Amino acid sequence: MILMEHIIREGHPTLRTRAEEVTFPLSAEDRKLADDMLQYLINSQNPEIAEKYNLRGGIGLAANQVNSLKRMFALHLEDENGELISFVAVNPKIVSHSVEQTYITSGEGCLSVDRAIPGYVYRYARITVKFMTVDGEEKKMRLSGLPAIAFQHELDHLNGVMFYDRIDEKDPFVQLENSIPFG
Ligand SMILES: Cc1nc(NNC(=O)[C@H](CC2CCCC2)CN(O)CO)c(F)c(N2CCN3CCOC[C@@H]3C2)n1
Ligand code: NI
Repeated sequence: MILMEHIIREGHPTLRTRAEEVTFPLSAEDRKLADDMLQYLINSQNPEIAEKYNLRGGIGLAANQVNSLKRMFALHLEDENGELISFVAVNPKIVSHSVEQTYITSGEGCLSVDRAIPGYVYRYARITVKFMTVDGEEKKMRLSGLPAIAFQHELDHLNGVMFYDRIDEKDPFVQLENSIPFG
């Protein structure tokens, strides 16, 4: 199982390296990595397991964070309608997006960042995404709200981008026009 000790922290070069496309069919190793990443999120959201293994809560986890340069990440969260969104996205892409942006009013954090960094992280409010499932099926879906934010946070990791790269240094809480707050 993935533990906090397996999650690399800022300063590790893999967090700043672009991950490579995954080839299909997935190797047994890649399939296990995908399953383990999703399981980490499920475990981290279970109070007993999270406490027992000292896991930081997560709704997303990218392969870079467990020192793997494969273009895949896991998401496990509820959307605004209480629907469970739980999947591993392989070779994910944003195919279109809204002009409008959004941001989490309390800012973002990251399992690979052991410090709080204040500021608004602006992201597209609505996105249409495409990705492959671990079974090799192509999925296309529209996301908004926290799922959209999380998808973009994870896709950034696959491109070596950290959330704080998107915080305005001069004015971390700058209010961009055409943006709607989340939370
Ligand atoms: C917003 C939030 N971020 C949590 N952590 N950070 C993460 O997931 C990082 C990724 C998120 C940061 C902003 C968008 C994506 C991890 N990142 O580094 C991966 O790249 C949470 F844990 C969390 N929730 C709310 C829902 N709750 C349900 C019950 O269980 C606890 C859970 C806690 N919401
Ligand atoms: Ni992160």
